[in-house]
Amino acid sequence: MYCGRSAARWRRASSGGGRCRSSPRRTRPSGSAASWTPVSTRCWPKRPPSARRRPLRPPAGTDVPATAARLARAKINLALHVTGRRADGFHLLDSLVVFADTGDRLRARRAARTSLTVAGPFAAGLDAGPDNLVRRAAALMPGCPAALALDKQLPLAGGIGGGSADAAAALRALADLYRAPLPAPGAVLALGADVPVCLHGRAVRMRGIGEVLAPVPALPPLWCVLVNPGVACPTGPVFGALASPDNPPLPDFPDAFADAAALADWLCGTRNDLEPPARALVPEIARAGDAVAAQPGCLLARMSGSGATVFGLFARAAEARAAEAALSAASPAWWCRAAAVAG
Ligand SMILES: C[C@@](CO)(OP(=O)(O)O)[C@H](O)COP(=O)(O)OP(=O)(O)OC[C@H]1O[C@@H](n2ccc(N)nc2=O)[C@H](O)[C@@H]1O
Ligand SMILES: Nc1ncnc2c1ncn2[C@@H]1O[C@H](COP(=O)(O)OP(=O)(O)O)[C@@H](O)[C@H]1O
Repeated sequence: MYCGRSAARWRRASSGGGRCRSSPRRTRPSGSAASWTPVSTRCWPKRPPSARRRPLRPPAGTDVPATAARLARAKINLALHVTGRRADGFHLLDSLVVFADTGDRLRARRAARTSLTVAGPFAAGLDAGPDNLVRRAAALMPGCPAALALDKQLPLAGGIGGGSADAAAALRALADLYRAPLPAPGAVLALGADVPVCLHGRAVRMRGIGEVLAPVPALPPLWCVLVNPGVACPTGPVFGALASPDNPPLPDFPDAFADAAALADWLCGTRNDLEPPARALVPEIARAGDAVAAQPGCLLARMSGSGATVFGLFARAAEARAAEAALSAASPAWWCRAAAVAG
C-alpha cells in the first residue's frame, strides 16, 4: 500500500508463484435470512420467489416500465481486514466498501422468457449461459422474465466485484420491471459473498462474509483511478494463500471525515489483508500499485478485494483524470479508469 502525499510507502511484494488465469466457478456461501443485517428496511416476499412460475402481473393501475437500465458500479474495498475463518472455510471480513461511478451496464426488457446477451470490451471469456451471475440472479425471480443485455465494461475476476454488481443490477432491474420484491437475503448471499453489498450500492461497512452491513460516516468528495494490469486474480486461491485468517478488525471510525486527505489518513491505519497473498500470486499488482502511487495528487494507493485491480484516491477530479491519461499512455495494455467515488 502507498499512503501519504510525499512518502511512497507502497510495499513491493517478493515475487513468487505463477500467474492465475483460471476462472473457477463460484461456490455458494451458505447464509440465512437471520444472518443478514440490512442497513435500510426492506420488504421481503412472504413466500420464496421460486414458488412463482408465471410472470407477475403488476398491480392494476400501476405505471410499470417496459424496460429498465442499471449501472453495475465497480465495488472498491478501501480497507479489507480478514478477521477469522468460519467452519465452512469462508473468511470473516471487516471492510469499508465504496462504489465508483463507472461499471457494467445492464438493460432489461419485459419478455415471455428470460434471455441474456453479453457484449462490450470484457465480453470475451464470459459465458452468457446459466452460470453467468446475471442469469443466476434472474433465476431467483422466476416470475419476472426479461430479455437482459449486459455491456461488460469491467475486467473479470478483478477484485472490483463486477459479477456481483451485475447480479445486483439484474435483481434491481427485474424488481423495477415487475414491481416485484427482491429475493430473500439468504438467496442473494448464495449468489456470492459480494452480492449483498452490491445490492446495497452505497458506502458501507461490510462484515461477516459479506452479509452484515452497517452505516459509515459520510464520505468527503473523492475521486479514484482504477488500474487493472490485465491478469485475472481468482478470489478463492487468494484467500487460500493468506498467511493467517486471524487479524485485527478495522479501527474505530471517526464521527466525520473532514476531507479526502482526512479519509486517506484514516485509511493509512488500515490494510488490505489479501494484498500480500495476491501480490505473491500476481507480481503485476505491485507494478500497477507503484505506478498509481507515483501519480501527482495520489493520496493513497491500494489493491481492492482479492485483486488484481489497484485503486488510487484523489481529492480532485482533474488529478484522477490526469492519472488515468498518464497511466494509459505509459501502459496501454492496462485497464485504467478515473471515476468519482459515490458516497
Ligand atoms: C474478496 C471480496 C471482498 O469484497 O471481493 P472480490 O475480490 O471477490 O471482489 C469478496 O469477499 C469476495 O466475494 P465474491 O467474489 O462474491 O466471493 P464468492 O464468489 O462468494 O467466493 C469465491 C471464493 O472465495 C472464498 N471466500 C470468499 C468470500 C469470503 N468471505 N471468504 C472466502 O473464503 C471462498 O473460497 C469462495 O469459494
Ligand atoms: N456477469 C459476470 N461478470 C463477471 N464475472 C462473472 C459473471 N458471471 C459469472 N462470473 C464469474 O465470477 C467470477 C468473479 O468475477 P468478478 O465478480 O468479476 O470478480 P471479483 O470476484 O474478483 O470481484 C469470475 O470467475 C467469472 O467467471
